[in-house]
Amino acid sequence: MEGVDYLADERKKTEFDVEEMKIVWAGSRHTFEVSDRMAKLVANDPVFRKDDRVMLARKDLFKNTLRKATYAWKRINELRLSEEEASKLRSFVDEPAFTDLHWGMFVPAIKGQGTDEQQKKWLPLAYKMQIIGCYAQTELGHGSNVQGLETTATFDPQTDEFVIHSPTLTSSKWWPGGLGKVSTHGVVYARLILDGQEHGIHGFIVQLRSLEDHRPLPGITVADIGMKFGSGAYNTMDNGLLRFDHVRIPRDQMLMRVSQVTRDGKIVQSDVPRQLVYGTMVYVRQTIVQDASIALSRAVCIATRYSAVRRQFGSSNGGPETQVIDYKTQQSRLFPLLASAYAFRFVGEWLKWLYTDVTQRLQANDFSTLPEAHACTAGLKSLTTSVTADGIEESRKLCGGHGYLASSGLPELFAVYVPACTYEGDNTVLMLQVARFLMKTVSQLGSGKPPVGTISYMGRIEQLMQCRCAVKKAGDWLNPNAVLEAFEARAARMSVSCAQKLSKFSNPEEGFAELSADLVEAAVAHCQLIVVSKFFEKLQQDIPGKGVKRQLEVLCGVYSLHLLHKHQGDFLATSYITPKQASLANDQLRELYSQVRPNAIALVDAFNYTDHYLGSILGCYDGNVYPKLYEAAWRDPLNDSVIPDGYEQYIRPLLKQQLRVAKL
Ligand SMILES: CCCCCCCCCCCCCCCCCCCCC/C=C/C(=O)SCCNC(=O)CCNC(=O)[C@H](O)C(C)(C)COP(=O)(O)OP(=O)(O)OC[C@H]1O[C@@H](n2cnc3c(N)ncnc32)[C@H](O)[C@@H]1OP(=O)(O)O
Ligand SMILES: Cc1cc2nc3c(=O)[nH]c(=O)nc-3n(C[C@H](O)[C@H](O)[C@H](O)COP(=O)(O)OP(=O)(O)OC[C@H]3O[C@@H](n4cnc5c(N)ncnc54)[C@H](O)[C@@H]3O)c2cc1C
Repeated sequence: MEGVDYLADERKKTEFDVEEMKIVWAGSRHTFEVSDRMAKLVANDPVFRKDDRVMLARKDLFKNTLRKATYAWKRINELRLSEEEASKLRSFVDEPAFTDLHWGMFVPAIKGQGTDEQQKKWLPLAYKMQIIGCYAQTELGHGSNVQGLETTATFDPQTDEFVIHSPTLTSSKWWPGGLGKVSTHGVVYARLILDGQEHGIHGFIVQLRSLEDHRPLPGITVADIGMKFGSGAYNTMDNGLLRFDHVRIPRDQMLMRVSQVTRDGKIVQSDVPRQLVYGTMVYVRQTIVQDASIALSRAVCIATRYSAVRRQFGSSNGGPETQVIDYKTQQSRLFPLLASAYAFRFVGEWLKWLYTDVTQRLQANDFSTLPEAHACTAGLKSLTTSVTADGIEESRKLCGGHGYLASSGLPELFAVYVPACTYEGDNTVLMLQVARFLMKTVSQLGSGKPPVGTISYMGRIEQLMQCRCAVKKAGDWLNPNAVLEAFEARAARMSVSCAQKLSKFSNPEEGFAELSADLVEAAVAHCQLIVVSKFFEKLQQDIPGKGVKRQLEVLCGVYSLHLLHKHQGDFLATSYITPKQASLANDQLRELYSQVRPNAIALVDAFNYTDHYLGSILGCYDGNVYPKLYEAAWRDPLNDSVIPDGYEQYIRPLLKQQLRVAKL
């Protein structure tokens, strides 16, 4: 039955202009056009096939990734793709590769922390991929605690060189992507030692492998760290280990935008704050927030389409059973994830703007917004990746048994995605950074320095500590001001409560450690407020297209009210709402689910994902799930023969033995 759209009836129910929603989702008509073109380019090229990935052994998998990455690079050059087009192409290839770290961390580290001269020397080589780089920060013994790294870079004034050394086993670099088998160079983070004195952690460009024969250079030990979680998944990446035995590099290979080491071994600090050594992480965390909406929307697209296809129970007079998407329980698990995907898309868009703004300011030596940019990128990275990882797993469960099949696409998506909760900063560690920022803000209230940006609500602290929710009926929860005030009051009260408890400790660091679980909850409340408020800000923009804005209003309501329902303990405990008002919020939420229901399929169609990109039989556009599952089963290598390998050796003797036992 080729060409039949099994979801056509669902698509007929749509109450808004899907083509216009595609533009909103993409960010602009231009971005939509680029994205659509690159998605089709990848989907129509057999080299980018990925349905066999989970079956491949590690060596074949890795070689396959090398082949795809090299071919992608060839196509990028042949077609003279812009950076934007190349980056979209890479995301539709949908396979973690060494190129991610080269373009996503090595190049940005040199751009952000290198002097003009260093950029001039290294960037052209990196842009042409004549050198391939990685970001070698984490060690076997230390990841979160960057100041605890043990690798040393000792200046030798005799030769004008740094000596890079791994003094202990735990100082071995461990995890850097692209390092294990591919990178020729790395930005290596190490403790700077000048004349026996330590001067903190700095980045150094170190050549690791020969550009002639790819062998490790003298003094360097390098290898892959081994198989990771899941089949296929992140095993396409060569995360590596690296040890240095007194490796010498020229002095001008220390990245010197933040601090310089002079010929006579003295350190000179520039005006740039030392935190800029962490700048690459701020950049990548911001991209991770944008990627969260992509990963979550993929999972939700699969679960939504399948929930409309799948029927269980409720048949009367031999008629069709109920579509599982019509069960309120299914809706209450699925629609908040759909709304979260849209919410993360818009907060990601805003965060990109914030990052661009802070970068421009840094170039003009204005460092004032750096702490807020750090708090926002750290907090939103933590929040969005945690929700997305959990959301992918929930989507798998929403698809019942078939969600557990590799061909649903969900197991691999989860396995690839879940390390995002750990890399670029463990999510708890990052929330604690947000909590520090919040406690600092509260302690400075009344100092005459009004809080700005995402923290400006703290400037109305007296009002937010006293106000009470005015909601009287369920529909009042549709008022953006009511919702915003609720989230502001909750976040402000949780922060103030933590600050009050902290003030009782004579040693603030001890207090911070003791209260850290409460502090993380306050930080989560602050980050959820940012997402909710950026969704409302998006709705204030001019949004064309029949019914598009209306749908987004419904999704914004679902996003904020499901959070209010889920965290009602916070809202009640801080005495902003009453139990009755919490119950009214839940009534309104149920009503909103009914409004999402007819538009659910169209809302996931608006992501504009090709079947190739989704990589899921359950999520295919035409909804023709069962014949495809049946065909896919027959393609499994186990079904190559009727009698399995091993029958003669194991099954037959076993059966024979059973027969003998039976005869006795
Ligand atoms: C296949 C085809 C390919 C074809 C090619 C096509 C090419 C196209 C382009 C492709 C592009 C691809 C893009 C891909 C994207 C990249 C993918 C990423 C994959 C992921 C890889 C993972 C990498 C990593 O994980 S790297 C390692 C990350 N490590 C961490 O995150 C460590 C976490 N720890 C920390 O950040 C810190 O140590 C911290 C903050 C926890 C504590 O530090 P501290 O010094 O001890 O800090 P503290 O005393 O608390 O703070 C001091 C002070 O500094 C402030 N601070 C801290 N951090 C920052 C910061 N980052 N920025 C600014 N300020 C910061 C902090 O607030 C304190 O301030 P004050 O309170 O004012 O003193
Ligand atoms: C797939 C993947 C790719 C990676 N790629 C790279 C790369 O390219 N380059 C690179 O340099 N690194 C890379 N990493 C390393 C990554 O950045 C670190 O693993 C990450 O920063 C977490 O650090 P950790 O492993 O030391 O965790 P730990 O800090 O050891 O965390 C263990 C536990 O301790 C808790 N914990 C730690 N500190 C605190 C605290 N202060 N308070 C409360 N709880 C705490 C954490 O919440 C966690 O539960 C990668 C990691 C993965 C998984």
